[in-house]
Amino acid sequence: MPRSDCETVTLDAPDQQSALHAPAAKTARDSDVVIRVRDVTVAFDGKKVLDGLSLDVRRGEILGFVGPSGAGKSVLLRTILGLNPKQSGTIEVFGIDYHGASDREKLSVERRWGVLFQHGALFSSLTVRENIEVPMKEYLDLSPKLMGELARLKIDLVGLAPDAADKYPSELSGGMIKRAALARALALDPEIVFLDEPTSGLDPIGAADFDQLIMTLRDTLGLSVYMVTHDLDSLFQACDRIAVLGDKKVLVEGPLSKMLSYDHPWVKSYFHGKRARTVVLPDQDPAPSPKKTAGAA
Ligand SMILES: Nc1ncnc2c1ncn2[C@@H]1O[C@H](COP(=O)(O)OP(=O)(O)OP(=O)(O)O)[C@@H](O)[C@H]1O
Repeated sequence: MPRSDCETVTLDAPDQQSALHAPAAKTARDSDVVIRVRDVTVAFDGKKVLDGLSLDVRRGEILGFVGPSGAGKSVLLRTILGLNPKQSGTIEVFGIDYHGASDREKLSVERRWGVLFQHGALFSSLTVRENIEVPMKEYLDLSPKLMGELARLKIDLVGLAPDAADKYPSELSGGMIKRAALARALALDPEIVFLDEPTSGLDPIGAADFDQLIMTLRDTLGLSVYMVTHDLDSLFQACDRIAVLGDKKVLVEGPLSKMLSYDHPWVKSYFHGKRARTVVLPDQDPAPSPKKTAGAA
């Protein structure tokens, strides 16, 4: 059940409110843009899923990417990662046209990003530590001892207990699997992480904890985060900006305040619907209810 369906959330920390409801940020400078997607069209068997889509992901921000089911959110993510071909348009990652890049350039880009796929996608026959070491073995030339030490640091960074290192995915809870998968995504100290529905399947507290972890990583590591999500609480609490996919392109992108005033049927029903109304907005009278702070246990 989505968190918004089962609890009321108050956003009453001043810093949260100002981050979420600040006027649209100034146009990003080139050096602030980590991912630049321009006029991208992707089709399968002649049927367009994305048509002339443009989007920026800025350094140090958590961008929430939303849209109706089947709209093409995963297709865009996979296309940015070079896992889907595109028919036209350009995608620059760290200023490099990844699709047109040489193998060497691709390798240099891949070392600077981390990916958490929807269901964690851990190797079931490997322990958590061994899973985290997979990208290290692929991209770095380190001794087994150093890789083990780095893996344990990542395990600590994502809030898993040290004994998780030697556990297999089948021995972990859903929340632990997400954290282990995040630890693997962080294995190479990336500048950006791509998260595909990171809180899906988590209980409300586990999901709030995960959001808090992502915010902490943004603040402490300066990480940029591209998060595909259906989770309204993540959008309201964790995201600096939101982009909405619809009609095969980005309909609107900006802070939450922009989403709330945007006149499009899906955007209106999503951000003003019954589920959204259970997330109390600062300009509404909060109903007397238990307060929730992200990360509270
Ligand atoms: N490799 C593929 N070949 C053919 N069609 C595909 C392929 N990948 C995706 N599609 C189609 O593209 C469309 C968008 O799918 P996508 O998974 O990106 O949606 P989504 O917005 O992520 O949906 P959800 O929120 O339900 O996960 C769907 O109609 C899907 O069937």
